[in-house]
Amino acid sequence: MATLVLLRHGESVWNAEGLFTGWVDVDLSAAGEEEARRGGRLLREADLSPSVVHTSVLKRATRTANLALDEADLTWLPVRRSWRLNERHYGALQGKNKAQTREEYGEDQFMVWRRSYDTPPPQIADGDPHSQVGDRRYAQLPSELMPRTECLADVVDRMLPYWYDTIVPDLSEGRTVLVAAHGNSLRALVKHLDGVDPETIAGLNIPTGIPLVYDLDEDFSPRKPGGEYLDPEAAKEAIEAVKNQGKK
Ligand SMILES: O=C(O)[C@@H](CO)OP(=O)(O)O
Repeated sequence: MATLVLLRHGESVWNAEGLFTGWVDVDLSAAGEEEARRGGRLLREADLSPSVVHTSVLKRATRTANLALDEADLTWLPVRRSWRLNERHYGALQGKNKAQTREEYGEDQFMVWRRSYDTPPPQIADGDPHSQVGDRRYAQLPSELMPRTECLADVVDRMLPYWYDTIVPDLSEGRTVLVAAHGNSLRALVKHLDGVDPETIAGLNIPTGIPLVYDLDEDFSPRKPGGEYLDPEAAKEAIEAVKNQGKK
């Protein structure tokens, strides 16, 4: 039996401003830094002591992991990072205001782009100021793997090789593993773990900064579907807030 702890980064500056973010490397807001520290305190209070940490290559996740680990006195832990844990690439919506997009295109189109399983937003142009083409951190990524937009199904496809090849081996021997990532890359992982169907996953939202704990059986399947948030009351409220983004 192993324990998997999923931690969505704390509130980012663009979360606070209501902008689609995706692969844009936006920092945490002051409130997000505090959420990350609180996430670390919750881990400590629950006596959860990970052996290894995985993060995306975006600073809102790497900084959340650092702040949480500092609070839990675990800064010595080994950390691995991968673009495969990055947020969903939001295509041409990156940098756009959610409320304005909803107003301009209507609720249905807005929700298709935001939460449908297999319809990606329009692609971002390579010369767009919010494109990541040419960013040094993706220099090793073969150009055919570099996304210009992604739907959640695309995120599942690029995240799963990392799950199987890197996270699962770390979970063996009953270890505890912390994954600090993003709303949609964690939705992709939860979809896989809980076997959620494409329609149901549209209604699943993950709050910032609250650890979600899965006890896994010998097949790395959850013993309790959906796992458990370390602060279920706060999670409930924060999930509603994520769901309602874009509604002024
Ligand atoms: O903008 C984004 O990258 C994501 C997460 O903040 O937004 P949403 O929850 O709308 O998918």
